[in-house]
Amino acid sequence: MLIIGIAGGTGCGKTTVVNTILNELPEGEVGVISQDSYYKDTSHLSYDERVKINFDHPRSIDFELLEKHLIELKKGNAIDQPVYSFVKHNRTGDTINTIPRKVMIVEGILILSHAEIRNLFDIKIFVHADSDERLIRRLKRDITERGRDINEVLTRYQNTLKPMHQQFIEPMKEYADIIIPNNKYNTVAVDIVKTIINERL
Ligand SMILES: Nc1ncnc2c1ncn2[C@@H]1O[C@H](COP(=O)(O)OP(=O)(O)O)[C@@H](O)[C@H]1O
Ligand SMILES: Nc1ccn([C@@H]2O[C@H](COP(=O)(O)O)[C@@H](O)[C@H]2O)c(=O)n1
Repeated sequence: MLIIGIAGGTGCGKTTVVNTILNELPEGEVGVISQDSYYKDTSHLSYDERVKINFDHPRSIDFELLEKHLIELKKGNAIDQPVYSFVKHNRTGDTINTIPRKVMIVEGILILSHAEIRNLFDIKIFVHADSDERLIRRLKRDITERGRDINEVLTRYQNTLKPMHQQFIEPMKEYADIIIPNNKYNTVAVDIVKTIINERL
């Protein structure tokens, strides 16, 4: 199994890059694990308490479960990936049965910040987009897809997202094998990643 980690700040285009790769490769050969599925279970908190969580700090992620799942997949076993709701700020209680594939892509803002998980990746990719570009994309996406308003996005950006990005995400470029500049759609870089995956397949 080839495991590819794709990191980068919110709105840099990780999900879009992954979907582009998936759309053009043989169905069923590549699997995806999203770090978002591994936000800690916060069912013991009220909605008002959950809203205040710093979702850009590594402690908000259940890295132990993510590591356990990646090790199981490497062993050839299926895992139950939790489903996360950005509207409820919590896991939904559902899971997606995820079977091991020849190539597994793990994507998320903080996946390179955790040494044990980083060491499981055969290829580490960092997707870069400038912070103003990422904020514009995040505003549009979170308002249309994640049930937020302009005030929520901007307040979270100023209070937690920006400082956490500078502390925990941007420095992870150091560990990347490939950095994809993604201020514009970067079809050349995505084609290169697809070629690497195709060779493995
Ligand atoms: N290169 C790009 N140029 C313009 N918009 C983009 C680009 N990549 C992604 N987007 C858009 O930006 C938003 C965030 O992209 P997404 O892939 O969800 O980012 P991430 O997974 O890194 O948070 C989406 O609405 C997506 O359509
Ligand atoms: N309940 C939550 C959980 C996370 N976030 C934000 O999601 C971002 C990471 O996801 P991307 O798809 O943008 O990479 C992260 O910046 C968190 O602030 C949230 O808003 N609500």
